[in-house]
Amino acid sequence: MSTGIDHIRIFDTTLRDGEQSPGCSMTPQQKVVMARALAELGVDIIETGFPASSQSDREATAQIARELRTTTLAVLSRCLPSDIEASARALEGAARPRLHVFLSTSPLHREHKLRMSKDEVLASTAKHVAMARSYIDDVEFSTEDGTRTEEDFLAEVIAVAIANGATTINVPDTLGYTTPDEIRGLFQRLIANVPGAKDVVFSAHCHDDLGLAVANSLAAIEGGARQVECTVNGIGERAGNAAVEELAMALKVRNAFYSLDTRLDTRLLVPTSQLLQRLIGMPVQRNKAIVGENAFAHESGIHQHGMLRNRSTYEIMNPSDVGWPNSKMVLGRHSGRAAVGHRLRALGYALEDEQLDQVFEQFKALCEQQRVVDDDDLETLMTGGVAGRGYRLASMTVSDRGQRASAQVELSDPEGRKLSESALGDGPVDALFAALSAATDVELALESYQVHSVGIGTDARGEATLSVHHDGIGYTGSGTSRDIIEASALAWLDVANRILRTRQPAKVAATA
Ligand SMILES: CC(=O)SCCNC(=O)CCNC(=O)[C@H](O)C(C)(C)COP(=O)(O)OP(=O)(O)OC[C@H]1O[C@@H](n2cnc3c(N)ncnc32)[C@H](O)[C@@H]1OP(=O)(O)O
Ligand SMILES: CC(C)C(=O)C(=O)O
Ligand SMILES: [Mg+2]
Repeated sequence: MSTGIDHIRIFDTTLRDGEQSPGCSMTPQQKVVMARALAELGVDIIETGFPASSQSDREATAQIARELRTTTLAVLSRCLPSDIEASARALEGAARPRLHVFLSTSPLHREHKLRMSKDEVLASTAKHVAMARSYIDDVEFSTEDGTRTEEDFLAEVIAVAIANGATTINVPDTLGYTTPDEIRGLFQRLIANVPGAKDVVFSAHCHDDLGLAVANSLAAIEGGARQVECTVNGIGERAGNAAVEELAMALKVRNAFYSLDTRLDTRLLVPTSQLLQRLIGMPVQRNKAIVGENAFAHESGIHQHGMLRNRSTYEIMNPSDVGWPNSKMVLGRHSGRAAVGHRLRALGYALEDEQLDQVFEQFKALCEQQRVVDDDDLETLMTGGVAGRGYRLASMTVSDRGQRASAQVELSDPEGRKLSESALGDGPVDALFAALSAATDVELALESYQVHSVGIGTDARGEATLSVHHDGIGYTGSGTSRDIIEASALAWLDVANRILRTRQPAKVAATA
């Protein structure tokens, strides 16, 4: 251990390394909103940007500095006097400022990027760390590409940085190249052998090129790092940085092993992740650890059965500890009787085994037609309605050549009768939905409409998902086709059929 620090410091670089990744840049206003959320989450240090690089970063840093008075604010500078001066100016109003200075140390970077000798790197480190320290007492020095640097030279550079006033030493795995065993050993040896190492905080900054950023950060902690640099949702250069939500929960869930925790209010992890997703318009994948939509969702019958007996059979965390309201039991093709029966009981239907077997068979048949079976579908099964039957698309023609787009649809209604309608609209999808509405007599006020591709190559298909509110109830429907306009029509009809099914009169009373 490098110091007597009793917790792992979270250095959040969402607003610097995170926003460096393509498509993730933020305006100063967006950075201020995000910085407030990070402070509330409880991160120790927020890196707000790279002031020498842009007016936006200078403005964001100054605004955040005016507002956040208890969180340390760091900004990045190259080993250039003009960068350090720009950073010091941007932090002028900050209550707890930190200057973060970096220089590459690896042979590749020295030779090809910086065109500097080892001696020049050592001299530049000494000069610029001392200069930073003349402005501000809290100085972090990073050895860019540290994990691909000759270890004896890395130790020499770090010793020079410490001797010239650095208070935090960050050893980045800039290319996401190292492995847990390697980085653990590296930190152990540096902290044990570099003069002055025990008086500073060692920090790890791991990238995810091999998907090891979090594992490597944890290994660095085992090796003595007491600060880890990470980002919300793991955004950052290329494959990203270590994800703060994953690191924080690994330390919390496996606290008996690490004996060190962060000071984060982990209940804010999901809201903070969702805020960033909205701000930069980049959703996380559903299966993303901690913050993905499926992180606490279960569809498999065997897992659902276990969960119903004891949640810990298939969950190692409590969803509310990270900010989800609860675990989700999704009923679909992989679900079994235990989960279907449980959901039906919650809806007021207590079934004998034989009755459940019967409904379960219908449920499985319905799952062949739709991915997810919701409460309305179960109600329909229980009331004798034919779930899954409804309006079906027979054919459609959409044209976008004139001033307004036009669409013609042919459907079969729930009784199998053919009908056809056409309509105009502001675009092909608008015209299509208007024609479907005319044919079914259902008006849908769309809340969201998303199309994405599923599968690859010649098998790729478009999946459309629609969400609407109708008579105070929320409905979601989806459709898949090789043609995204057709997928949109199928999604629209999926929602319309769900609404129409809820209008069917109940034929069977609840047996509960
Ligand atoms: C690992 C990291 O994440 S490092 C941070 C990376 N972040 C960014 O690059 C985002 C912000 N960057 C920018 O806006 C621009 O790159 C600027 C404004 C900083 C510099 O722009 P330019 O002056 O046009 O330089 P350019 O980006 O083309 O090249 C980088 C220069 O910095 C030098 N450099 C790189 N790292 C360092 C360093 N730590 N210390 C000193 N010089 C450095 C390079 O050698 C190169 O110098 P040269 O122009 O004399 O050849
Ligand atoms: C600037 C440094 C800390 C960095 O982002 C890296 O090396 O990845
Ligand atoms: Mg980085």
